[in-house]
Amino acid sequence: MENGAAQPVIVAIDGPSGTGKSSTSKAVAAQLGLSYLDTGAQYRAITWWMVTNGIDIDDPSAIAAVAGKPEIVSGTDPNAPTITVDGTDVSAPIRTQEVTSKVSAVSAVPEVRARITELQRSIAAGAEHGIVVEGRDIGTTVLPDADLKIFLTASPEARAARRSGELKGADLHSTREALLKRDAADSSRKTSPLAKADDAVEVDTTDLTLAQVIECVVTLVEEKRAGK
Ligand SMILES: Nc1ncnc2c1ncn2[C@@H]1O[C@H](COP(=O)(O)OP(=O)(O)OP(=O)(O)O)[C@@H](O)[C@H]1O
Ligand SMILES: Nc1ccn([C@@H]2O[C@H](COP(=O)(O)O)[C@@H](O)[C@H]2O)c(=O)n1
Repeated sequence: MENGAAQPVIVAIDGPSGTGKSSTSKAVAAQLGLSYLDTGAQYRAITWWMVTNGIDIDDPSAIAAVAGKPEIVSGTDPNAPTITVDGTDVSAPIRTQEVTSKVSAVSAVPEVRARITELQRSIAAGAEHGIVVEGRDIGTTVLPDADLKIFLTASPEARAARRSGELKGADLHSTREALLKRDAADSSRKTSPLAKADDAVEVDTTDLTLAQVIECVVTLVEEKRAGK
């Protein structure tokens, strides 16, 4: 590239719930001038649409039949990410307990995954300076040729404590059980389960501060860009 401008870099960050994917990905993207895509928000958005339109979440064929209907648009500025469905801002309603409890069932439907995966690939391909894409199957399925793949982990106890803090004193035990239940569903589905890519760098964040995780990932991206 002319004038020493950095090549676009594609970074895939996967891992179970509460490992710090969103916080890390946003900060890394902002620091490095990259776009940011929260793929969990897209699966939450399509789940919100199913719930709002009275689709039976326990019926995969009913979900599959309408998977192509909602128009989901993701804004990829890491400092102000957005998500709309048919023009409606759904950034708040996709975080409700109802959506969280139903998203694994909706995201397991192959027609939903095919639709959302296509959208994710087209967003990544259009990111001029590169992008950090976070989710569950980015390194394995969505962007198998990503320049750098990271798999974040943390103990269930650390993840539950982080989430309980967020939910202002929510019961630690039930938070931990809910996290593990969602991970089990996401890891055991047939199509594109939550998994570490063979060539991903695993970062255990249990005993790291968020700032340390961000620094670690920024360093890995910079090393990759420098060709190390
Ligand atoms: N290393 C860390 N140390 C302490 N707290 C952290 C760390 N990483 C993230 N957190 C906090 O944990 C919570 C969950 O983080 P985040 O939403 O980034 O996780 P996630 O992996 O994207 O979760 P999910 O997949 O459920 O969306 C947030 O409140 C975040 O600030
Ligand atoms: N690549 C992905 C990303 C997410 N999911 C599903 O969405 C749920 C919500 O994700 P959050 O990151 O917002 O917690 C998650 O539990 C998965 O069911 C997915 O399947 N693939």
